[in-house]
Amino acid sequence: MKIATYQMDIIAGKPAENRKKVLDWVDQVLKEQQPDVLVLPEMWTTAYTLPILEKVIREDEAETETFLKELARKHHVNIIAGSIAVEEAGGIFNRSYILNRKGEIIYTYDKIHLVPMLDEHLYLKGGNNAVKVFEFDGRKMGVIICYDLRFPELVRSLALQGAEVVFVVAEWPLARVKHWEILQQARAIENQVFVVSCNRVGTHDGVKFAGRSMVVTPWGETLTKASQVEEETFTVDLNLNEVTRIRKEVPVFASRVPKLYGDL
Ligand SMILES: NC(=O)CCC(=O)C(=O)O
Repeated sequence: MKIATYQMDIIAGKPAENRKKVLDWVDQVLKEQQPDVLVLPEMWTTAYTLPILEKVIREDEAETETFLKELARKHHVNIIAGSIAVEEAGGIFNRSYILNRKGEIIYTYDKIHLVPMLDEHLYLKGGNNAVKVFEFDGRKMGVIICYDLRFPELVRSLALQGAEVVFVVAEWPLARVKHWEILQQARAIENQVFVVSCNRVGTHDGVKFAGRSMVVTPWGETLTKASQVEEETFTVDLNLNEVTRIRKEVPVFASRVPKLYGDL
């Protein structure tokens, strides 16, 4: 499965300009290769413009959903559409959209864990639905958003549901880049899944973002690690059969004793 990731800088509060950036990126990528999956970062239409988010997304309405559907259908490609701020009764959710090659939204995930360090609870609502796997071309995968990476239960749940790849879409700050890299390796090794991340670069409101989008194998090896400061694209071809091979070699799932894990 060929996966193309766009580690982009995001223009704050300008959804139309960010859609144009993504369009140009897709044109460029597709000139050179035919990926099966495209991946974008967290809040890629608006960035973390939390205090004015409501106004920005109201003005933009449903433009991004239509844009993504057309993109997937036109290029016959699956999309992990990072995440987008969406207003619904009750507040604004940080929502990841997953589209198949026909341009159908096959899954959405609302970021469950709000980030105290960014005061997210003042502006956003945490998701209320359990994480679920979805399928691209018959293979099971999952998606989580940024701070969710710190909660091992989430990726374990996806792995137990059969996920072979877990995508992490993010706006992870440079101040905690070590955590970002190590946690991706940990989630990959402990769950024997591929972890594919897409972080942003650039600065917003004085916060510098880490970049360092990665692909980690179920053995914990880093296949690709993007730069810290530059916009970057990488394409990797994953051999998903590695998951089964590694789970046979180190049969962690067969060794689990959940009845002794308390409330987990
Ligand atoms: N956007 C985020 O979720 C940032 C998470 C973060 O800063 C951290 O976990 O550290």
